[in-house]
Amino acid sequence: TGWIAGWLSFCLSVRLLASYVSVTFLFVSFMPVNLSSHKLPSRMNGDFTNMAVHIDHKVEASFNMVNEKEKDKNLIGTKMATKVSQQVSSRSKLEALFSHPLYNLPRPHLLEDDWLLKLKPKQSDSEEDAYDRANWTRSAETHPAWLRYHLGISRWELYDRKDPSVAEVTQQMATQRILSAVQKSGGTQLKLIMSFPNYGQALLKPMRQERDAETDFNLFYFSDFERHNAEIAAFHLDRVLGFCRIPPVVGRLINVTTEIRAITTDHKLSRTFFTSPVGNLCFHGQCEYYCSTENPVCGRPQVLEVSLASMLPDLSLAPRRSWRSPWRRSYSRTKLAPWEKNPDYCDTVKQTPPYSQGTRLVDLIDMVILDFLMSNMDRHHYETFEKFGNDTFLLHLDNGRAFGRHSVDEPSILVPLRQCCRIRRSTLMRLRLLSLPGFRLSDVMRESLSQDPLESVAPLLSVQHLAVLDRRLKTILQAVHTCLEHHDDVIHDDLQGYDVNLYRH
Ligand SMILES: Nc1ncnc2c1ncn2[C@@H]1O[C@H](COP(=O)(O)OP(=O)(O)OP(=O)(O)O)[C@@H](O)[C@H]1O
Ligand SMILES: [Mn+2]
Repeated sequence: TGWIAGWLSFCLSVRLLASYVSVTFLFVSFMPVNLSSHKLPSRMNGDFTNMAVHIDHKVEASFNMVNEKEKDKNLIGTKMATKVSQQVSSRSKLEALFSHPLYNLPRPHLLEDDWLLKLKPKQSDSEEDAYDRANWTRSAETHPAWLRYHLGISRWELYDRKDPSVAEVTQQMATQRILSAVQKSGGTQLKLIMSFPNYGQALLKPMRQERDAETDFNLFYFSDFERHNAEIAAFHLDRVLGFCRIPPVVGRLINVTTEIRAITTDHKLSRTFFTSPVGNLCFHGQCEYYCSTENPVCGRPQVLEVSLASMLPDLSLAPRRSWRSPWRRSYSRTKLAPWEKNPDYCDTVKQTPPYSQGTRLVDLIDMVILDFLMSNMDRHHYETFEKFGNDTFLLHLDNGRAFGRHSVDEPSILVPLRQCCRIRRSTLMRLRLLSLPGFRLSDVMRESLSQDPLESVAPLLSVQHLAVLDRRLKTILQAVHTCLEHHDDVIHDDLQGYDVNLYRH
């Protein structure tokens, strides 16, 4: 495999060289123009650098009081809890959450093979002549933010919440000039790949329906439109849960004329533009579902809300493996899936590689928890980076069908947790933390989403969608509780060897 590694490093070097040269050129030739009218708050994602590893005493007090309250629901308990939550609410709940020890667990020691991309080729004497002696480093001055984010991808997480380059990637996607827009093939619904002057790229999903439109109850989950706000909210939720397995996503208002139609080189896309009867500029692209004149994507009259997801490293550099979920739905109007017919389905899964070893099963349960909270029924596959084999985190890509309904919860999404009765200790403890008034999931989500530029247009999640998060979290904790009553191997103890008292709440 030596030559493969060499070849990959070579490819990366060539691409680096190309982007470095072009970046320098572009910065000199024309200053990047900021077309977005939305100012991003300076406090963007991930700049919570204070790694407080002590438990805040005020917050600890609130834990005790809440526990009291849970035991005997008397009036005094309620009053005390209210008082404490008033005290706590004066500071940022999100900040408090991210400074909690459970969100600052010691990172596993990473060896060279635990990084997705390697920068510098091992140079033999003969190879050395083929290169300019450019000195590539991880430093901020020489690499664009997207490249630093790619270089930070490891075996266990897609990004480090505290890595400033992740915040920078988000900021840049929201503001940088768009150089090109082409359709992305693969998948079923319309998506565009947008390119930026520093060679960064983003996957665009457009707003297709009113933000608060609930999914039609007569539609099957596989027929639902994708939602741009779901992609954005999913990124925030995944991060708030402490997973860091969704590529950074940000919202943006774009101009359909100047930022898509005028610059696209994609003729298949160009041909689908038209002006609607009320004078809005619309297009539909070409794809399997909803790419027709009857289902147009329209600006108002040119302005369109979109989500932009940072692109993962190119498949030629970092190939991925796609895994069919064992709890995949049947994607049929009539057939049942195997897990729907057999209550002991998980016993088989537990004995089947890769679920029989390592962390794969609890990783899948983490994903199920994320999906139940946002009611995503469309997780038919998940992906991993091939390089890391079976011992790695799961990418939570494609969240466009989440946050479709708030009036009901979808119990079938939680079936893997109920059937398997397994969960990571750190996940369970973070969920419990998020159920406390001082860190309430709906509150930290509201606060996290407020960092997105589209919040200034309208809340990315309506009050109802935020409120159901707390209800669904309760349901998850109850399911785990039921498991604990009937099984003794529920907890996958990933906190072994740590001082658990530090993490208790
Ligand atoms: N941020 C990303 N960077 C690189 N590739 C991505 C990213 N997000 C998604 N992809 C790839 O693009 C493919 C299609 O994306 P996505 O699943 O979001 O579209 P879709 O139209 O909803 O697909 P489907 O209909 O199959 O669910 C994914 O399978 C994934 O491999
Ligand atoms: Mn999809």
